[in-house]
Amino acid sequence: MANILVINGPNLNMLGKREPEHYGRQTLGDIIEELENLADDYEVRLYNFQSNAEHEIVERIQAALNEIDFIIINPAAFTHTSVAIRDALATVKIPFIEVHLSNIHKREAFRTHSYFSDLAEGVIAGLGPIGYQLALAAAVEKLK
Ligand SMILES: O=C(O)[C@]1(O)C[C@H](CCCOc2ccccc2)[C@@H](O)[C@H](O)C1
Repeated sequence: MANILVINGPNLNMLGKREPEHYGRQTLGDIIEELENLADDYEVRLYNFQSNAEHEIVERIQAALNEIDFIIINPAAFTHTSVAIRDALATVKIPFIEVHLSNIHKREAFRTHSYFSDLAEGVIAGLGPIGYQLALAAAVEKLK
């Protein structure tokens, strides 16, 4: 059975509480619950990790080596800053899809650059929570 890890970066634990205009009204728990139900349907194991700390995300990615088959990651603000998380993903060589709730290319200029997109299997941005579900469907397809 395939193991898929979902990683969410800083402040995404605040989803549903602030900035609904950018990120909608679903909480991160709501999003993960929907993914877990989908994972059961796809017969894959889903692991969920959220942290506001860069080093914790780096260490979770390192720990995924030899355990995880695919990563779905919303790096949040680290999208635009973190060479450390980029390097961790490049080192473990686990395929991943980058997800953003908002369309980062329709927002402030600093959000248009990602340290991850060129390494990703694909990028989904601007579709809200369904972006995670689409990423899970794509991951399952790629693992067949
Ligand atoms: O659109 C996305 O998913 C982002 O990754 C979200 C990040 C922000 C996550 C913070 O989310 C919050 C949610 C509710 C309240 C405050 C922040 C942002 O820095 C990226 O540019 C795009």
